[in-house]
Amino acid sequence: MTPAISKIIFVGLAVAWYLIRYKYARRSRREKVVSSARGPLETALLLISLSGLGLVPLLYVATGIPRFAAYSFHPALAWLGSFFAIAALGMFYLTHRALGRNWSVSLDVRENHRLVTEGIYRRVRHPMYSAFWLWAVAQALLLPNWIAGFAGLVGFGILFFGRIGREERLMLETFGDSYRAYMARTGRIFPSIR
Ligand SMILES: C[S@@+](CC[C@H](N)C(=O)[O-])C[C@H]1O[C@@H](n2cnc3c(N)ncnc32)[C@H](O)[C@@H]1O
Repeated sequence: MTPAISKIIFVGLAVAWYLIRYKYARRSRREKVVSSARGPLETALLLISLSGLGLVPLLYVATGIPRFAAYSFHPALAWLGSFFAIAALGMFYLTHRALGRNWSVSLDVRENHRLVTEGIYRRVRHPMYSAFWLWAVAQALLLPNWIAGFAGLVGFGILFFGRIGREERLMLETFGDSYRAYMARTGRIFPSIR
């Protein structure tokens, strides 16, 4: 493993990540939204997350900027990062497949929205966010730069903590006791950690 291979792995898997999302984003445009918790806060959170997980690391891969934040490359960390990134991508795919037409990039409830509680959603109620956390850790391990590497954890962390309470409230308003019972038997992003 070399720094160049580590960057190629990061970009290749990021493209795969984008392609998975693109397919479901196109499909979801056809599904009517009946209620939503979108607003300026959601837009700001999405932009912050996109910067940390996308723009900052891609600028680094393309140009080496910010150079002052570089540190020495460790092949073992990059191997671990590749493993985490592949696991994150697999989880990301499974969550999109399970949510199907119920998926949306933000906080929307669709017409005939179904509460998904099986498959990868059986023991964890936010496995897509688990995949994002895993991906953000992979980014930190693959890119030897304090800013570009850790921007994903910071950017996604801000989105996660700024959104999760509102998303669960929206689900409770929509599904009531079914979601309450689902919350009682699942962990947020890790089984058995509520
Ligand atoms: C970006 S997706 C993230 C889904 C989930 N938080 C996760 O991490 O796997 C957000 C949308 O998914 C929907 N959603 C969240 N949990 C759901 C579930 N268990 N079943 C169906 N839709 C869900 C919400 O309506 C929200 O608009």
